[in-house]
Amino acid sequence: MKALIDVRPTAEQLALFSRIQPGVEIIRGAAGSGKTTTALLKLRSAIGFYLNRRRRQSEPKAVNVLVLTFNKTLRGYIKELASKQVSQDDAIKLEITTFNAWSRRHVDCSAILTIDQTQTLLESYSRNISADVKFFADEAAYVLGRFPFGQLDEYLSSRRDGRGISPRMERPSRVLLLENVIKPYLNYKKKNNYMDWNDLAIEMYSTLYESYDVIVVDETQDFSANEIRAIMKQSARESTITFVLDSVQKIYSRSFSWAEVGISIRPENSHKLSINYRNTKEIALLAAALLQGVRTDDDGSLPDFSNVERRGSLPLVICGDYISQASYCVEYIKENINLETDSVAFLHPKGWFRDLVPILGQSRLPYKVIQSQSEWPSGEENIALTTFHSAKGLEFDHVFMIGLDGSILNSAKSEDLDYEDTARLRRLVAMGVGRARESVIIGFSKHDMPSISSCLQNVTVRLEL
Ligand SMILES: Nc1ncnc2c1ncn2[C@@H]1O[C@H](COP(=O)(O)OP(=O)(O)OP(=O)(O)O)[C@@H](O)[C@H]1O
Repeated sequence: MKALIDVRPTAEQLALFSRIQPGVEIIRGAAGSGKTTTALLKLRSAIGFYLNRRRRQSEPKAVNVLVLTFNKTLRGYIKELASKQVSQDDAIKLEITTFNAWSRRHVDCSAILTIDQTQTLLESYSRNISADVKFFADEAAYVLGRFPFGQLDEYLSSRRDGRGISPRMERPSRVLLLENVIKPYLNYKKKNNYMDWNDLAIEMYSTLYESYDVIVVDETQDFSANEIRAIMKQSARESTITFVLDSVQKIYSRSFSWAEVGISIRPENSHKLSINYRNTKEIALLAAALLQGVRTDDDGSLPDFSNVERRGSLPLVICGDYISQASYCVEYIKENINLETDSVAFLHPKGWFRDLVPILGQSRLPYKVIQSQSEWPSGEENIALTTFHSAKGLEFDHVFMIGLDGSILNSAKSEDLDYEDTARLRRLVAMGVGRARESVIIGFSKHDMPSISSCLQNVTVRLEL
């Protein structure tokens, strides 16, 4: 399957890797602004810098390099790209992995709770204290990810940045959360001998396992504070660490601030890429419409369509039953897309493709399900089927998001969604839209319109099937 193309770096990108210096650097920018591309170009320069240094050492050690991604699918994609940047060399020890796989290589654990299992447990404990179960469960996940081991009580008096406005977490609510959600969850884990993602991070933060010279972390916006601390702990004294992020594309509720993890942001070590190279103007306009009114911070960049030069067709919204949507897309592929050169992704919020697969099969269109796959497909198939979450950081020529019915997209009725739910949903769909280079099709049932449908007017063409 096709991955990213080779590019000639622009001046703003070149500036980020032409002179390598040890220390932390942050690369920010909107979707498609070349953050991953630039970070991988920097990876090559940084490895060159440490190889040079190695030549001057009397007992040279291999240059130890770590590239971390958030999910397995992105790991496969980045590995494919990095293989073009980094040559095979015994003097380079290169590890490209997810945080989870990386920490499990070092930490001895038999039973581990996934993020989703943790969320379900936190939601069940939150039911005892509030009707706003999701808000409290999200806050608990944030607290667990933010504070180092044994310091959870600091939450009661610490400043809380980066959360929505309602409901505010005053001290009495924090005590409730700590006593009735977080501590019972910790006890449950202990009693059943479980570890969770945060225990892995804490373990990696407390023990020195590695000493990396070069570290690149992609999609950093979805890492927790403890995970960032763990990564910093495993860096050599004079290492080069690059964090790549765009908080507008954040899809999980956990988050961190640079101050919380002890990293100071200065103009010399933080950069924002400004030009969107991936999307056409029409696709960038749709992404921007979805994100209108969504609050952002310094680490986030709303899509800027003003500096996008490439023009294309208006994104298409198709309304009808799922089989009609799927059949329409398949006919569209057959008539308009050259699968020898172009890639296509079908994205679904829950990864449901049961009804699509036979339609692709009847048309003899080869496809690959790529969610949770840690290797990028090496075959000729240029149609990928995957969840929204697994599509983060990837790129395709054509993106089809069908079956986006309101009941599938929203966990609650539209009128019950609060600001955070709505913003998360809009960020998720905009992130999916932003994967596309050439065309986008969105599809949902006429009888179950998603809450995002109001954002689609004027920036899409609508077709009733
Ligand atoms: N200097 C450049 N000239 C032309 N194309 C470029 C340049 N830099 C990056 N690109 C292209 O822009 C697209 C987006 O790049 P990349 O995936 O690195 O962006 P990103 O900022 O990491 O995106 P996202 O946050 O959405 O994952 C890719 O197709 C890449 O090849």
